[in-house]
Amino acid sequence: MDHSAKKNNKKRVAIVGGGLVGALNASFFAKRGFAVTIFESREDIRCAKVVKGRSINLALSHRGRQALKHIGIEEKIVSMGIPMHARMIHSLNGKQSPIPYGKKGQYILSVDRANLNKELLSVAEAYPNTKLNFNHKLLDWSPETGAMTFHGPDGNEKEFHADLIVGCDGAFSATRKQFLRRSRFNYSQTYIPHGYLELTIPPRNGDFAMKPNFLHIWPRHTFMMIALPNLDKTFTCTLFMPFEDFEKITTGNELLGFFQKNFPDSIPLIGVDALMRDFFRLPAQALVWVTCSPYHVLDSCVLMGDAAHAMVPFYGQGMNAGFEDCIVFNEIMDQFNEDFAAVLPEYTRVRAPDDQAMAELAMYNYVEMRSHVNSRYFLFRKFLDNTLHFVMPKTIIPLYTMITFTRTRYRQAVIQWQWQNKVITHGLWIFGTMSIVGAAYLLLKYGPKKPHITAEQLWNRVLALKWLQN
Ligand SMILES: Cc1cc2nc3c(=O)[nH]c(=O)nc-3n(C[C@H](O)[C@H](O)[C@H](O)COP(=O)(O)OP(=O)(O)OC[C@H]3O[C@@H](n4cnc5c(N)ncnc54)[C@H](O)[C@@H]3O)c2cc1C
Ligand SMILES: Cc1cnn(-c2ccc(OCc3ccccc3)c(C(=O)O)c2)c1-c1ccc(Cl)c(F)c1
Repeated sequence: MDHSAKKNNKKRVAIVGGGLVGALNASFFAKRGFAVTIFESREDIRCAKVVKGRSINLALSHRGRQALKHIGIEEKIVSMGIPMHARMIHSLNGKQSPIPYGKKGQYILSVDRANLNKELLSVAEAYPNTKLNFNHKLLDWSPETGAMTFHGPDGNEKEFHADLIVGCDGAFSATRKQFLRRSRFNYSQTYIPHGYLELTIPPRNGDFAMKPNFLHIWPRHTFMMIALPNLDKTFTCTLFMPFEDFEKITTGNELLGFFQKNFPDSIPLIGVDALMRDFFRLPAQALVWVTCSPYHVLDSCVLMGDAAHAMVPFYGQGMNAGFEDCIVFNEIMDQFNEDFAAVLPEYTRVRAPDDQAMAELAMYNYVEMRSHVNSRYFLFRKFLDNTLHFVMPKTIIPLYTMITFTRTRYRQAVIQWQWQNKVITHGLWIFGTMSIVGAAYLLLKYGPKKPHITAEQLWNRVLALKWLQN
């Protein structure tokens, strides 16, 4: 039930950052009747031509969809996305191997980042109790008074007071700066050696150049490339590679040689000219892992989304986790009757371990894929996952399934996965041991018959051999 703030005299909530999580969060708070104000440093992307520097499309999965459902736009966003029912693993020899994600309804969606952000801003703006301010960059804020200082569109500083500040200003959050000045605030930031760069596969003869309803993956150990489909029948490829390897490729010939060696089938799809143009157009972007705790300061500020937990994108969960942050916070608001002094610490207590578990899992996946995942290993692992799940559907649930297609708490999913790995390992040991014992028994019982020989006859043969040797 939506309420206007004036009627029930609700508190003022300031949301710093009008990106994916901030824009969604604005609707969550507005739906509760708060007086919501968004402060976004960039211009209104609904008027901008191109949004620079961010991945062009993203994988939306169950957790994110549940958050969109809460504000009534799940179906609209799903209709704007392209379902990916399986992975398509591209081997070096050009063979493409599909591996389904699971049951019929289990698919992830490729959605356009900018369109999603625009939709979320418009939904938030439609509430009578929300106000959107663009070209407002947060400079600082005070935990004691809730006073915020912005760099405004006219170049002057602007003040704003809020009862609750929600920092959704991304991995390099300005809201978080104030947290760093406080005792017992834990923070870490890690840039990984890999960077990423986006390329485009144009349509061919007016249609998708590859099968569209797949997450296309080229796993090459150190180098990985993925391709997600777009509504305009293009694919956005994201190449992940160590910066030192990006830096080695300085000429068109070196670039072509690299792709011929590692991603030969993608060259005719991308096109040589487009590959040369796009690869050298922009520098590779950095990937950072940010983790912090607590997520709150007193009863006046809370961090959500990448501002709280920026994760490496090797599980496709960053946005989904940030969207789920909004659901969890909203549930706790119900539990504690919107008492910020109780809600904020409870949010940190409940949510931080889950977000940290997911960020660590994404990092683990990065390390695993970088170190030994090629197409053969990828296919083997997924075949094993799907087979064990088919044989023991209630006992063995693939980790990717728990993370992507359920709302199992991230930390619980990791614990369950670790337990499953133990069960599988022990099961393999037992199976192996029983196989050896069984084989020995069968060999003895049914193997080639040896003449029966007594111990005395055996000893006499040993003595005879000794005598012959001397
Ligand atoms: C290459 C790549 C691929 C990815 N793929 C996926 C995927 O497939 N699926 C998935 O779930 N996630 C994916 N992610 C992660 C996803 O992009 C992020 O988790 C998500 O964008 C986080 O949203 P956010 O709103 O928290 O932060 P952001 O999207 O960074 O938005 C922060 C907003 O705050 C604004 N801002 C910053 N500073 C200030 C300030 N001082 N004052 C006011 N406003 C400010 C910014 O302009 C921005 O609009 C990927 C990330 C990368 C890098
Ligand atoms: C954008 C997005 C959405 N989901 N995933 C994703 C991630 C991991 C996966 O498996 C882990 C694994 C595979 C093989 C062996 C161990 C673990 C799977 C899968 O199972 O299909 C899918 C990605 C993604 C993002 C970046 C890279 Cl580089 C990438 F390859 C995929």
